[in-house]
Amino acid sequence: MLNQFPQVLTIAGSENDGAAGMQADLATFDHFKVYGTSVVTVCVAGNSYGVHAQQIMSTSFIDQEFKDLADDFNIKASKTGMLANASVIKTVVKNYQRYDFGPLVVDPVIFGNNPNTRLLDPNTFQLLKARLIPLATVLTPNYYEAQTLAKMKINDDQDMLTAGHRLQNLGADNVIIKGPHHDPQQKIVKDLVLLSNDHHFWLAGKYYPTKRKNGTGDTLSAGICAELAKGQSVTDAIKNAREYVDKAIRNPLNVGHEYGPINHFV
Ligand SMILES: Nc1ncnc2c1ncn2[C@@H]1O[C@H](COP(=O)(O)OP(=O)(O)OP(=O)(O)O)[C@@H](O)[C@H]1O
Ligand SMILES: Cc1ncc(CO)c(N)n1
Repeated sequence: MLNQFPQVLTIAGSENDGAAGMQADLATFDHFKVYGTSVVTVCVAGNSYGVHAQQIMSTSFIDQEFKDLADDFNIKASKTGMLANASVIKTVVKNYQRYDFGPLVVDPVIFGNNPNTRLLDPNTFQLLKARLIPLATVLTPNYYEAQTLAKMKINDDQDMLTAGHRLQNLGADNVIIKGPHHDPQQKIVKDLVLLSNDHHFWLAGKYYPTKRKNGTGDTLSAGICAELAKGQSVTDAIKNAREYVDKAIRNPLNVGHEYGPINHFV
């Protein structure tokens, strides 16, 4: 029947090298066999060496993208990625509240995988915290974003739990804090999941010492979004998405010279 196939939405930045952002989200949606639609917030020009320019969409264009999808599709779950600045955040919040686009996975993109790449105007953390995070069914900060948003250093497991609770206190129902992976000697990467029912668990995966991991966070949050759209529980959605990221890092794709992509074809 028309409009019954699971449809999802990524509200994100286009990254023209194909590794991260909206391009990674859409490749992930294909893998999980959901139909991917998109609201482009910003176009980024770059490659595996770094980001070199960006062009932010106008708020009226973003409004039109939302309206056109609402007029025609049956969106079951959504995710946000790079939002770039305050007016984009405000516009996205306004539109998400206007339409019924299902549960929201918020990937609070502040830094790229190359830690020198800033993807959000530093003056907008407050807005992200006050307006977008309270809408999150699942919030997926990486280790650095969690520290910035929770306003604390994370040195051990207990700190990570404290930070996770602070992020839930900002209004996110469920939180996954992605563990650090900057030590070439480490054997595992340990993510923390805090659920809305006050339970928590750790997801420990093998650590792969590779530079080819651009787009891991986008892929994880897109995978969670896809699985939620198909009716999976938050716990299963997170576990299935994490398993896909593991496979996609483990089977490298020989594309790009520096911070290359993961392999969405696995
Ligand atoms: N080198 C690695 N080896 C194994 N797992 C990794 C590695 N790097 C990241 N991960 C896993 O990938 C997922 C995404 O985490 P990550 O911290 O890379 O997100 P991110 O910084 O938001 O990514 P990006 O900005 O590139 O999209 C997490 O589950 C994390 O544990
Ligand atoms: C456009 C865009 N969104 C998100 C990320 C985070 O991986 C990125 N590098 N680029």
